[in-house]
Amino acid sequence: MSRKISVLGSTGSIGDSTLDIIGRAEDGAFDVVALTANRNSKKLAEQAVKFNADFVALADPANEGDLRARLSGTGIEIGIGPQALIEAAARPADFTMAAIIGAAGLEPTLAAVDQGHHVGLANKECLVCAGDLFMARVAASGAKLLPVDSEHNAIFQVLEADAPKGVRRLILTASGGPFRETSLDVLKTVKPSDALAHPVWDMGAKISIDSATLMNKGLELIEAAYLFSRPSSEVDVVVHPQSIVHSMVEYIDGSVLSQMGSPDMRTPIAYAIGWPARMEAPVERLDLTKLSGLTFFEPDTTRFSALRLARDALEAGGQAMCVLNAANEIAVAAFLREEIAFLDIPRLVERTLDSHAKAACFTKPNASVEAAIDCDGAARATATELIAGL
Ligand SMILES: NC(=O)C1=CN([C@@H]2O[C@H](COP(=O)(O)OP(=O)(O)OC[C@H]3O[C@@H](n4cnc5c(N)ncnc54)[C@H](OP(=O)(O)O)[C@@H]3O)[C@@H](O)[C@H]2O)C=CC1
Ligand SMILES: CC(=O)[C@@H](O)[C@H](O)COP(=O)(O)O
Ligand SMILES: [Mn+2]
Repeated sequence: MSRKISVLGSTGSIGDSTLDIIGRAEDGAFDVVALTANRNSKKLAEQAVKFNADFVALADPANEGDLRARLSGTGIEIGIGPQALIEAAARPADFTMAAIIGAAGLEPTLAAVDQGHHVGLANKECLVCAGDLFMARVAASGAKLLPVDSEHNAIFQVLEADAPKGVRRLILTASGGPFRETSLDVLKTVKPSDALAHPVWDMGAKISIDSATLMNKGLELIEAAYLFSRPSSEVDVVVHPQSIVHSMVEYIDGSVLSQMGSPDMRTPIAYAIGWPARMEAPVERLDLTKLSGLTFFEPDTTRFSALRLARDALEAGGQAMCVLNAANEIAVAAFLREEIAFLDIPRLVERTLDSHAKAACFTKPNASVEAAIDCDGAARATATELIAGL
């Protein structure tokens, strides 16, 4: 029988890899229910036709006419605007890939969670901006959350193989990004094209910049704390430039278990889609004899202060993480437009956090989606004002 599958953010990097896996499965194995995008109507329409989707949703109405023209006569239903993405996510499906970038993914992902789907979670920002309420909704609906982020998928695989008894700490690996060995002086002048050149992974622009600042690892620290119910003190980060060991779990007896593989997101994606079975993924097989070496280093939080800011926000709790995420999204977008310098990204995040730190709600969790959206909006406004004042 076909499995019904929806892909939120189908036109992005994770969306592409997800459809690649689905496209290689045997005929009739999957039935594509819904696909969503923000503006890329051309790619969305091509995917919808190729995979014979029932429904497509485009968040930004600017390209509505183009989408309708491309899908005219196909019978594929079309929805426009943010509400249409929620409708796409809420349609009956066995599996939903949550691969929208940023806090914009929160409401659609929650809509899939509320339906009790198996949800492949790539969109880490959901957990960063509203982790308490997100995990409460997962528990209430009985949805099965399957981490797709490579590090969290690795930890999930380890914990599945060996039930979570005697865990001492989780160890997230970080590639170190394109600037792992770049001095602070040079970091002052790096351009978006330098920062987008990730040494290992081919990803969307926002997460590539996050990897360059190490904010990605900060967001992942928070993601791990929520996914695996661990305090900050039990989640560590180690720099591992080869990105072969995708993360590790240390146990009280000194054992350290890891998941390894070639750095290709189609492995964790196939794991999530196939769970609890395993699926074929067309990735390069790991040949340990051909590796030049696996190395591990302490992260440098002087050059990469974003990691420290994220840990502080996790320890502060509540809305601090939502503020961190929103300010980072604004700062990354401004850097990509070349309006601010690379080192202004963590600087702006820190100033936004400082400016919100005195609010009574700063350390209280977002009690509702509306509260999360308000908090996210307020932090975006602060970060935008701070950019104007630079
Ligand atoms: N890429 C990777 O290898 C990895 C990604 N992740 C996480 O997965 C998520 C997706 O990343 P990635 O695929 O790289 O991102 P991309 O930028 O490549 O794709 C983002 C997707 O989200 C859509 N989108 C963008 N903005 C909005 C919006 N405001 N409302 C609705 N949809 C929107 C885009 O549509 P459009 O094309 O129209 O702009 C696109 O489909 C992120 O949370 C990232 O952190 C985690 C691990 C690895
Ligand atoms: C592939 C993946 O999971 C990314 O989140 C990756 O971790 C980014 O690389 P960094 O380790 O450089 O952040
Ligand atoms: Mn990751």
